[in-house]
Amino acid sequence: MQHVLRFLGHDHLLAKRISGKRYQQTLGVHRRFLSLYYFASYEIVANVYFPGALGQLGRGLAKILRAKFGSDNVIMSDIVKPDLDIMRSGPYLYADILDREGLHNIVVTHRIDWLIHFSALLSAIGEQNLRLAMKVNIEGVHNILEVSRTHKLRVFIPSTIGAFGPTTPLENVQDFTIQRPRTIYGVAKVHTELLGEYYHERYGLDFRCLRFPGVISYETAPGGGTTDYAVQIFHDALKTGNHDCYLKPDTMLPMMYIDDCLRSLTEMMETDEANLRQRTYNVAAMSFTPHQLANMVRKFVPQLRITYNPDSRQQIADGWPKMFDDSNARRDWGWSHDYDLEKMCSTVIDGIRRLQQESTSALPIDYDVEVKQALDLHRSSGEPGEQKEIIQQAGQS
Ligand SMILES: NC(=O)C1=CN([C@@H]2O[C@H](COP(=O)(O)OP(=O)(O)OC[C@H]3O[C@@H](n4cnc5c(N)ncnc54)[C@H](O)[C@@H]3O)[C@@H](O)[C@H]2O)C=CC1
Ligand SMILES: CC(=O)[C@H](N)C(=O)O
Repeated sequence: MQHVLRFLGHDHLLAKRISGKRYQQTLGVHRRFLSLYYFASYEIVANVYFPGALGQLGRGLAKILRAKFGSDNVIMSDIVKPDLDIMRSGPYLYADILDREGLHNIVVTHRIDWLIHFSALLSAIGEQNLRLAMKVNIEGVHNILEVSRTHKLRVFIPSTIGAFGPTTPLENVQDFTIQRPRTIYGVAKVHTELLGEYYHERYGLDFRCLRFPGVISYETAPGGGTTDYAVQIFHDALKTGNHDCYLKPDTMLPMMYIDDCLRSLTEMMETDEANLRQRTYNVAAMSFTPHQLANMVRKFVPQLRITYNPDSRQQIADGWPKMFDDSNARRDWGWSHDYDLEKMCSTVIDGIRRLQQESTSALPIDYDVEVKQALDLHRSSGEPGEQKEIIQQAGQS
């Protein structure tokens, strides 16, 4: 049946679960009807590989993809030691994205269809580890694109609000505008967007990319970015009632709750290629300042006090968009966010309280201290051999 559908011009991934009986039923029908028929009747099934799976976004995505495709069809990998829950939840492999042969090996051995590439050094930690950030965020992406081209994968690599810079008109940032970032993280993301689009044009690679805002989660810690305060403030509010913010009170940035972020990813990955008028889209949900966030958190935790001590992350934030225009994503593949500021705050606070009651040790409560220590410790370093230590110190809970 897979061959029949492929012959008829349909994505072979869609064909994987069509039973013999349905094959008989569908053989006689017109091609157009057949397309409608199985789009309505079958779920996409793919073997997915995603490196960088143990960061802030990866664990949640693994849960979603494993629920969709089955645990064994989703291979998580990273360069850090996973906890037991991860080991028990499905396949996990050590894989350094700087090792291209190793990536080929995984893709071939596990018959991978989709590659979702999450490995990165984020904006703040990237500035402190320049050479390493260049390796991981640029050379690593070369490896991912080459492996994806060779094996004809559908590949997703996220971009970010950090792919813009101070010369971008920052108020209502469109998909196509000036991009002159001033961090190595941003430079590498622009490089990723352009190279992925080039591979698409030149080789037909099914490259897909979303520019995410700062992502807010409570079960996983951020890995050393400029937007991390918007996670830490919740833990501080509930633990000590004091948050010391490294950004000024009026620094507005686009943000998104993790469920929306991961849903935008899966929805874009499942979109029929014909609907994608471009390869890189902005996605947006809300924008707020630290002052506005603190006020909303106080609705749920009235005792929160906030002080402001801007550090080097302020300069990065000053060059980033205040608001994203994501109308193309909404038009082309129906993107729509679910969480606004109030819903996000109430969900995060309820979630942390629930975890506290379950007295889990998985809370990333003091991660910001760990990130700061990692930044200090590795300010003048950045050799690849030191990477695992840097990554582990910078937010793995
Ligand atoms: N978290 C956010 O707010 C946003 C994230 N993104 C993008 O989403 C992706 C995932 O982000 P997060 O999960 O937040 O990042 P993270 O920093 O939490 O996790 C990155 C992971 O990459 C792994 N890694 C680093 N070097 C590696 C190597 N050489 N080989 C294999 N793995 C390696 C790390 O161990 C870590 O688990 C990144 O590309 C990031 O740029 C984009 C916009 C916002
Ligand atoms: C917005 C991002 O890409 C990330 N959270 C960072 O702050 O570096």
